[in-house]
Amino acid sequence: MTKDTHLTFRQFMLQEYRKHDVSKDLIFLLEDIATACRTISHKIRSGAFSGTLGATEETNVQGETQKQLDVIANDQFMLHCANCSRVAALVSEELDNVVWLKDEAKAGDYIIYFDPLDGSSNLELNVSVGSIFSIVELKEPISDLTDASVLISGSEQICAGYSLYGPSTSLVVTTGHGVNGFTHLNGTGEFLLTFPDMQVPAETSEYAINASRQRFWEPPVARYVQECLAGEDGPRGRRFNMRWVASMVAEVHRILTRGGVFLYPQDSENADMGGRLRLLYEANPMGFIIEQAGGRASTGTQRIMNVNPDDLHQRVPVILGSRDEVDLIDAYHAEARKG
Ligand SMILES: O=P(O)(O)OC[C@H]1O[C@](O)(COP(=O)(O)O)[C@@H](O)[C@@H]1O
Ligand SMILES: [Mg+2]
Ligand SMILES: [Mg+2]
Repeated sequence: MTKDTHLTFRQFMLQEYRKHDVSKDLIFLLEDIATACRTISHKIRSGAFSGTLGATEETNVQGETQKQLDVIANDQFMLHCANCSRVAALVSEELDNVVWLKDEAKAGDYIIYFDPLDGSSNLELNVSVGSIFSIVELKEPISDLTDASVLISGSEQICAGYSLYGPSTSLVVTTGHGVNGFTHLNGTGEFLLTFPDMQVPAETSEYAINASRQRFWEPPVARYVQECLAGEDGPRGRRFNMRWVASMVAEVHRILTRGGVFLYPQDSENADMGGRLRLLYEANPMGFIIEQAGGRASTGTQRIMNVNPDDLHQRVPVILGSRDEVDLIDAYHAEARKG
């Protein structure tokens, strides 16, 4: 296929509208999110000139120092998501509370959850970062517009996606009918369909974990990694490769491209917080994408998308990627529980 025959994001989404009855409002919203991502990509690429790669003097609700680009990316999501009249509320990693855009939320309205800039510790290093988003459609109206009313399980997502700001800018989206990847074409500014129907292979010989936390790992995770490290002579009977980018978006993109498993498990140090990654705007959308591509996403004890949220910025353990590896790690957790 030549460059000229790639479908544009809009052409592809209109096909989805015809094939799967994807709502036109959702398509318009996704086009606005694509605009936010295009703008964020540009602001990151010009960050060294504008002096915006570094930190602000602020911390976010998680107690993490905000980078200037965390704030800039958050502003872009807020600005562009507010265009769609069906969006009732916005939930961001960078904001303490829900931002309500309406006085009342009707059935059919959307709640958008986003991590405007993921992996922002990599910014000064010129290593890939990304944005993650998740969209839930309300089944019932909400009369009481509080933070608690957007604590909805990931199984209610109608759409999730991410943009990866790497050597090129990608936009990867699911509306529950498989996963499709688009690449930003410099010049026209279009996102073009370059990776249709992305699939996570069931088998892999590559894993990703922050190994500096080894001394905190729980037995099932320690066992899994030890068996991978043992190579041909160990119980797995083959060599495993390891990667750690420290940008979840880049790890998930690698897994969608060539398979693999990503672990940010609960360990003895993060157990009090429930894990490291955030449920509503990191784990749920990535879980939905990975499942739609044929992979699995688990906490080690349950499907991520079945976790009932009890806090806006709740953290969960995350194990996702190639089906057979996630199943094996789940089995090790089940064995450890039996004792
Ligand atoms: O510092 P660590 O342990 O390598 O953690 C890396 C993880 O933290 C994150 O960067 C968290 O995301 P934010 O940059 O949005 O806070 C993930 O993308 C990544 O998986
Ligand atoms: Mg993040
Ligand atoms: Mg972030």
